[in-house]
Amino acid sequence: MASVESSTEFTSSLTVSSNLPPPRTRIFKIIVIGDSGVGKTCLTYRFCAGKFPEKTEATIGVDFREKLIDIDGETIKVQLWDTAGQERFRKSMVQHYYRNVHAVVFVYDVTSAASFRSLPAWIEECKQHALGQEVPRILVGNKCDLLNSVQVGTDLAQQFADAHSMPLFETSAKNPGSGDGGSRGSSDHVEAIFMTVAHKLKSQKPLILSQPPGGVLAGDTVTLRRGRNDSEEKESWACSC
Ligand SMILES: Nc1nc2c(ncn2[C@@H]2O[C@H](COP(=O)(O)OP(=O)(O)OP(=O)(O)O)[C@@H](O)[C@H]2O)c(=O)[nH]1
Repeated sequence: MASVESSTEFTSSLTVSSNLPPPRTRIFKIIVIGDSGVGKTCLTYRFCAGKFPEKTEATIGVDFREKLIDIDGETIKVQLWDTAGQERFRKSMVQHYYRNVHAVVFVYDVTSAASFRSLPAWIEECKQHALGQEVPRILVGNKCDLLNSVQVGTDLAQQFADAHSMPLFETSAKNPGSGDGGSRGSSDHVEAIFMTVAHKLKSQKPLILSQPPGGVLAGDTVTLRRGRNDSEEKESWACSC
């Protein structure tokens, strides 16, 4: 079980489901990594809350969002760990978020060649934490709505994705469906990207097999704050990472 430092603040966005999860919901942990400013927070927020956040600040440590989704008739819980891109905000949390990971989403900004050039370092960090090619991984180029500022073309990104055996998606957290999406027409929708990952996960062993109806597990209790743009209401939660 992870011991979470008291100073660490996890953020739980809305679980987008009006129904309570069934008592034995399988939970899958997906980490989202990439340089600071590529849009990791916006992408995870878009998926979990269904909208683009009005304002974001640099993530400190890790934010935590989750969503219940239905895959082939089974409700599973997807936990998105939105990690800090800035080194100084990552150090204390790195060990925690690389534990029990089911899938990795690498993000770069299509308008930033530097963020693309950083990808090998992020892949290497995963390797150092024993996350190799056996863990489903995808590559996401974000900010496709900024058509006139693109620095990383689809062909180059596709070559990189192929070389690392990852599917490539190009999207915009701000305006999904916008952009020219390179050779594929309009850009991918954020929802569809994460659902693709979820489908890959379905056949895997979950992080946690059971969850009491109330949603609280015997484990380390941490304090979660609702998403930046939601209420600041505090709530207790169990972290079983
Ligand atoms: N135009 C455009 N701007 C975006 C998009 N996604 C994110 N942004 C902007 O990019 C900036 C950084 O977004 P974040 O989601 O905070 O980036 P991050 O990767 O989480 O950054 P760290 O928390 O520092 O690691 C913000 O000003 C967002 O509004 C997008 O798809 N299009």
